[in-house]
Amino acid sequence: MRRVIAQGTFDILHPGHVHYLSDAAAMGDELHVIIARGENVTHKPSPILDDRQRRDMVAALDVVDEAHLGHADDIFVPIEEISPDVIVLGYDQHHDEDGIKAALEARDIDCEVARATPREPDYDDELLSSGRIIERIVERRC
Ligand SMILES: Cc1cc2nc3c(=O)[nH]c(=O)nc-3n(C[C@H](O)[C@H](O)[C@H](O)COP(=O)(O)O)c2cc1C
Ligand SMILES: Nc1ncnc2c1ncn2[C@@H]1O[C@H](COP(=O)(O)OP(=O)(O)OP(=O)(O)O)[C@@H](O)[C@H]1O
Repeated sequence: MRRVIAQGTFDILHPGHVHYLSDAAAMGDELHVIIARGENVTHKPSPILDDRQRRDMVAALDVVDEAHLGHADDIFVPIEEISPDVIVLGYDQHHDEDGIKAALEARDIDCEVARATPREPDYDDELLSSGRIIERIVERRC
């Protein structure tokens, strides 16, 4: 049984998220997804949706076995609990693969780190970004 971890904010789901999670699921047998706590999302505007709502929507996807709320202070706590064989980073996530590998080794966690592939829009107006969907809502409804 090869356990895989994917993670992210997942504020307002779109086909790019489904692609990332399907890619991650294909790298093993059981996909666990860690949902970033809103308070820890500091590299872009805070998510619109509550932590629990984002977790529940990700959990409802067929490719996902379990969705977990992330830890507030230490990202390695859920990883130790899940004990994955591979952590799959998103194609555009800023995390440094070597830095994560070193931190895993320092904690005696034996786990690979891989990267998912990107998905391009299938048609001109397909929105593959939660931020772009929110901008569209503001443009059209405000
Ligand atoms: C291996 C790994 C584990 C993570 N675990 C947590 C966590 O437990 N709690 C949390 O708030 N964020 C955690 N994060 C951070 C977020 O999931 C995410 O990487 C960050 O907010 C960027 O999200 P985005 O790709 O949706 O912009 C983790 C990140 C990585 C790479
Ligand atoms: N088009 C896409 N193709 C592949 N992966 C994607 C795509 N869009 C998002 N992802 C992945 O989904 C995960 C969660 O993404 P995130 O929640 O940051 O969504 P986002 O739509 O990119 O957000 P924002 O628009 O606010 O930057 C990340 O690992 C990201 O790489």
